[in-house]
Amino acid sequence: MTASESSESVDRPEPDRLVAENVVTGYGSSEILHGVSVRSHDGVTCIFGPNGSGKSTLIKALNGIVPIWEGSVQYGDTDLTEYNANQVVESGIITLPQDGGLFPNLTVRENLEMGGYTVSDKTAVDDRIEASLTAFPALRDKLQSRAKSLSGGQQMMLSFARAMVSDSDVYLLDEPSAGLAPALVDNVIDQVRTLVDHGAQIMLVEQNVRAALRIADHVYILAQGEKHFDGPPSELSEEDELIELYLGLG
Ligand SMILES: Nc1ncnc2c1ncn2[C@@H]1O[C@H](COP(=O)(O)OP(=O)(O)OP(=O)(O)O)[C@@H](O)[C@H]1O
Repeated sequence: MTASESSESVDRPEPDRLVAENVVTGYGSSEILHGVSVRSHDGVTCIFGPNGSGKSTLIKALNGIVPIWEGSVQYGDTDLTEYNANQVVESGIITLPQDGGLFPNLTVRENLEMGGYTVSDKTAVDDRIEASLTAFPALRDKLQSRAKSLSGGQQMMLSFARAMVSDSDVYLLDEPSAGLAPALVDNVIDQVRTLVDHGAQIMLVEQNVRAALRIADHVYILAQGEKHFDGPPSELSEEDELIELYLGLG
């Protein structure tokens, strides 16, 4: 066997995908998603759409916060359809809370350690903390500082670094840049990119469509609880009507 044949035969396995098929869900008697199918792609999968179109509800269906009425959610070989939020986390799907979800009175290091709480191997957690500090080096000098003493931008960085400690393959982000100053929006986008560079698949709900499109590998557009676009950003740029109607970029 030649060297090139052998390198072809040891291709890395396909990463597991988070796959939602025909998901119907809502709140009480009000149906919000009417059969939505999405999946995590390599890199960043953006979910766009107008206010109230069901983007957050979709994230909540994927992470087990709202029950799925019909349809299914699968992660690799694991059927998550009936899973609650804890079980989804344990199966390796991490949601970054919009407010960062930090423990303000714990130190930066302790917050990072919390990222590995589902991992019993302490050495593995230490290795991951080290890797997250390499990815977000500004945190290294702050390890003993309390999270609440960090600037807004540093706190956001810490929540991304902590997510990285969990070493998950799929991260769900619901408007991570909401309420941030424009300069920090770019930071968030850079930090999403950092997670991707470490092999993660990201599903990102983002109102800052222009900023998110810079890192999008796949785009879904939701409107009134239904999927109106499913494709790469290059195809989206040809959809003038969708862009004007739903994304305000016209
Ligand atoms: N906890 C809830 N109880 C009842 N209805 C809800 C609840 N959360 C959201 N809704 C309704 O579900 C619909 C979709 O809301 P959702 O937050 O999923 O949309 P969105 O696309 O994320 O909107 P936005 O961009 O404004 O965050 C809206 O009509 C909203 O009022």
